[in-house]
Amino acid sequence: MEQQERQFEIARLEKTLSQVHAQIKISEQTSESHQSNLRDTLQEYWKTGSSIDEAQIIDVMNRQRALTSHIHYTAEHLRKMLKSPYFGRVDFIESGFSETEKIYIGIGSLSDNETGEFLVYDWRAPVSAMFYDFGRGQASYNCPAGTITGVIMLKRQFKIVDGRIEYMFDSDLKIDDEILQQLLGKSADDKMHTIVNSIQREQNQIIRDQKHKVLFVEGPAGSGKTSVALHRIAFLLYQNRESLTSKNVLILSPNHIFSDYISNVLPEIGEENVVQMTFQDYVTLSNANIQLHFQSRKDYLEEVLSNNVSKKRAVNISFKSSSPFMQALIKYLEWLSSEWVGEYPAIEFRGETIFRKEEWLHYYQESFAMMPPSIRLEKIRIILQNRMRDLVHTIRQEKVDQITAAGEEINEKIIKALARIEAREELRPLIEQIEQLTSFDIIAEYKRLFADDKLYSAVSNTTSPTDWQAIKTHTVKSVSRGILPFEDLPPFLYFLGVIQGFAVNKDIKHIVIDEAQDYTAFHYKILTRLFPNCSWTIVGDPVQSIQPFLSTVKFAEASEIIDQEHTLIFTLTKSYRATLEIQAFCQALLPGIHTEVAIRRKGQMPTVISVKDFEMLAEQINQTVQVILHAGWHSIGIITKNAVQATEVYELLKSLKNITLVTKEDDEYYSGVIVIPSYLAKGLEFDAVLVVNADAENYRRSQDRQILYTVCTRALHCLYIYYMGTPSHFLNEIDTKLYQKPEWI
Ligand SMILES: Nc1ncnc2c1ncn2[C@@H]1O[C@H](COP(=O)(O)OP(=O)(O)OP(=O)(O)O)[C@@H](O)[C@H]1O
Repeated sequence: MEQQERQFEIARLEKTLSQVHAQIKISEQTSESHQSNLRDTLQEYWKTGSSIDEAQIIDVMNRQRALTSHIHYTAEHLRKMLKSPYFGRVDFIESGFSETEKIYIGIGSLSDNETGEFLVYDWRAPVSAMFYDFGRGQASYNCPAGTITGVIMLKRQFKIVDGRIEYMFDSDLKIDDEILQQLLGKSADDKMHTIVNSIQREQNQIIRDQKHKVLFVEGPAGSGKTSVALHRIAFLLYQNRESLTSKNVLILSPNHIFSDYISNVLPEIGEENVVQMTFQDYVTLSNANIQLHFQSRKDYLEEVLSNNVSKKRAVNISFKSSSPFMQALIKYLEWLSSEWVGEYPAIEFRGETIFRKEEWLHYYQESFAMMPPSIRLEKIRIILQNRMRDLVHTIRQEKVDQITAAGEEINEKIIKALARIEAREELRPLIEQIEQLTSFDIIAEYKRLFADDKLYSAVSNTTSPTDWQAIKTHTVKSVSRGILPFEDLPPFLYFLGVIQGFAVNKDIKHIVIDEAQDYTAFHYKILTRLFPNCSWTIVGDPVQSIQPFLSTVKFAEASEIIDQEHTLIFTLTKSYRATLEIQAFCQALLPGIHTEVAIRRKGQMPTVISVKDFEMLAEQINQTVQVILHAGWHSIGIITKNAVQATEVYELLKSLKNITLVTKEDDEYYSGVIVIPSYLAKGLEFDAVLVVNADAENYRRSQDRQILYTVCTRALHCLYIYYMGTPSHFLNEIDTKLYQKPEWI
């Protein structure tokens, strides 16, 4: 780059930074002046007492608080800009104009306080889209006024660190490989970071899509699905700032470790973090009012990821998450919601009808039809109780008269008490009948679907599945013992929600689901009921489903549940995370599925190591960890299939300094050297991954292939795989040119 250009950019940066400084100063002064005003108001309040009314002072303080937080936010943002005010420049000539506009793009916008000149455009501004979508030449962007076309004369990228240009270069077609090489070659020693200065064109399309209410993003491991979903949140918050705040956005994460891992991204781009929860949190909340022990996700995963899952259990998991079962349960619910009281008797007492048979249907199917069934029954109970009020009164009086007439008691208070007891006794069968008819025993009714063969065949269109007997006994036995198997949770919670009503949250306006490949149709059914006012971003990779036997739902089917008409299914094709060598190895684990490499980043070959016993395994891992740390990498994931194995391996490696065992879903995210089971490692990434126990027994079933693929794809720079005895046949299938073996093998 010519010296003159360099000088120009240095001067431009100085101009921008001096404006940032000036604005920080103004914001500090404003903050001080506001605080001093508030102090004065408070002092006056204390002095004069009653002359200012209390409501007024609270109002002033609230406004002051909002203002201070706004000023604080602006100052924070400006301080970030002081370090790196922009990362890109696009010179654009709009069609029909001759002037070239220099558009600088950064994490926030900045304009000159005096002249109003736009010094930096927020990366989310319409005009900034060109930076991600085009190289030099014809270009266009969409804005509220329509599509603006023109020509990009220059596209420049900067790395500005602590207010100094570290490097800059002009690029032609896409965000240059150099930047990506630099970014991806780094150590992942911290949590996930923003990719705002290197968003790729295909990713940008997803981030900025506003046409579709439901956006599904499918893509291979490392294709940036999580990154894109988070940047999309930032984009939507910016575009819809009048109607959308961080409180209106919810991320459904697979677990709390993952939530913690991604928690840096939004603040880095200057946005507040949004609400995060896991489906398990919803399960825990729901369990509070149900007399059943819900099996924990951890216990379930430990069982299915062990090497001895019973056939019964496998069949149950597969059936309970399947579409035929969902259809049957829906039919059963329809029947309960309409016909439930169809056979109910009239309620009679002493030969008189209190509640006619037709009235059950009238209230249940018509008057209260908009309410969930169990609420309808409660309403009917209130009607019955009201009707009984006069009856109770009459019977009590009758009893008082009888006792008085018998002449055995003369104390009025005692007569009334005796009359109440006698009346209650006479009314007991009636009260019990009403109680029983107007209560809904959720657990019993759910169990009935499995206990009653006739019922199941009536509600299912197909004949019972081949393994019906196994499914039936497993469910009835578990529920009778007071335990709800994990695979029954989504259908049961849907059942519960329809019968009792869902805890609808209308404040959530956008929901992001990550790792969506583990969701079943029931999950979507529940979520659409809980969050009815939502647009959706749903990201996942079907081949990274690590739950064996589960009938997960394809995105196309999920879209039918949410809103098929307004859905777009977008497929990312390139992967960014791993080196060429790791990528090729992982690809070989899944023959038939092709992933493009976004960037040709070279590294070391994956290493497959045979160890003869646990002692040797510990020794080998110890050595490898030292080599990796010595090479300058910081984050090392020692990944096992399940938590039992993780604990065993951790015990072997305890002597290693600073090693952490992570086995709980609500653990924090730890960088450094960690031992972690597969289901907690998914979604995360490490400089180096050490896969332990990749032997023939541990990775044997067809579903284990995906687990092995998922854990191997967590690696950015180095991958080591250990096995004892015979290697998994998935490893045997891989071309030996794609990995190395240590010399002693
Ligand atoms: N445009 C990009 N520029 C720089 N880095 C990127 C880009 N896109 C993705 N990455 C990086 O690639 C890695 C993988 O991204 P991310 O975790 O978002 O992918 P993913 O598709 O969700 O992965 P997985 O499905 O394997 O969990 C991250 O380190 C991310 O920062």
